[in-house]
Amino acid sequence: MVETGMKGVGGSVCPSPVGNKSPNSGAEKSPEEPKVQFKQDLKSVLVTSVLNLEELDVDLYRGTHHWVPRTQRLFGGQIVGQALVAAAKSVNDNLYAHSLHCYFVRAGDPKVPVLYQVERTRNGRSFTVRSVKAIQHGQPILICQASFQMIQPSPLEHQFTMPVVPQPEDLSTVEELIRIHLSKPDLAEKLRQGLNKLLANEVPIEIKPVQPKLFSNFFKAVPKKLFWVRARGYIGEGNMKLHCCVAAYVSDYAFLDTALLPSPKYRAQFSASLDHAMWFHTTFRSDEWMLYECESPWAGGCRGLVQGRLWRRDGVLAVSCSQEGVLRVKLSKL
Ligand SMILES: CC(C)(COP(=O)(O)OP(=O)(O)OC[C@H]1O[C@@H](n2cnc3c(N)ncnc32)[C@H](O)[C@@H]1OP(=O)(O)O)[C@@H](O)C(=O)NCCC(=O)NCCSC(=O)CCCC(=O)O
Repeated sequence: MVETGMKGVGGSVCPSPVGNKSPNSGAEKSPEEPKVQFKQDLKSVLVTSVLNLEELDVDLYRGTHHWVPRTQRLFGGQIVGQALVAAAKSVNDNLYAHSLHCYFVRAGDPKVPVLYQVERTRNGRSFTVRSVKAIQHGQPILICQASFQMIQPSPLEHQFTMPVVPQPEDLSTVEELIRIHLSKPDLAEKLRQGLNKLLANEVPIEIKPVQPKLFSNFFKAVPKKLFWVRARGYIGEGNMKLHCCVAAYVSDYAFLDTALLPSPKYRAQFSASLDHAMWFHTTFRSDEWMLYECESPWAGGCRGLVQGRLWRRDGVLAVSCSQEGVLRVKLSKL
């Protein structure tokens, strides 16, 4: 369960540059450590811009965009994160977000802002429920229910054990891995262009793959992947409401393609998340490395199911996530 004590919140791990067809890279590190692209002392853009909603009226907010995927439909994590910001603004300081359930019902249009309309569904004694509609062009693009609870200690406690993996300091970021590829003289031109486009992507999330088989979708793999993830920039301690909203943003990134891992001969022609659910178990910092353990127990009927766990570095299970997405695939040419 996550504190909401902030009234004014204001495949592969990396998407493939040319669909899902791409050559293998190893886990090798650059001989000379590349410089980190974003300064860590800068305030996270997620805080200063994306999740900083404008209040238009009581329970009505407007959100703007930062990073827009190549598909030119709004990033689902952004809409979920903003919806949670809007919901959390309408609950008391002693209440903590513990879960949310969303449906993405229409593609988000990056050309216009998104309105968030909050309905105060119920204020209970322990639990409080909010319903949020994200609207563009007069129609819902997302419907979200979020539930909040006051702190209620319980003797009933357990969690799975965090997988044992290398620490983030011993791994390379996606950008570093891409630069290693770009330094190869025999790299195909189309791939070089795709990699450069990926580098230009200003995603406000930093990722370090645990098994950096970047662009290696030739090989059938189990539908599981692990990567360290954190919001770019500094957010700081204490504002759990904000960390929760940032985690909502982060959790939708590089999640659904886990369902493509066992079928390397196909690449996604059309993919989009249909729904997204999250459960917040305890406090965490979204600007500190967390291990994202993703797996896909099932795919079929042009859909894939993915489940994820965000672990704190100290082995505490902080967040669980679940998502189903539409996956319309075609045979890869490579
Ligand atoms: C899910 C849908 C598309 C469902 O609507 P629908 O009218 O039932 O759509 P649909 O019939 O499934 O068509 C969708 C699309 O799939 C195409 N299609 C249909 N059949 C085939 C086929 N056999 N082969 C190839 N393509 C096919 C259709 O032409 C549609 O394309 P279009 O949307 O018109 O460009 C809709 O509700 C929607 O757009 N919802 C919003 C989904 C969304 O935007 N989610 C969040 C963004 S995805 C995300 O954030 C993940 C990011 C991952 C990351 O970057 O890591």
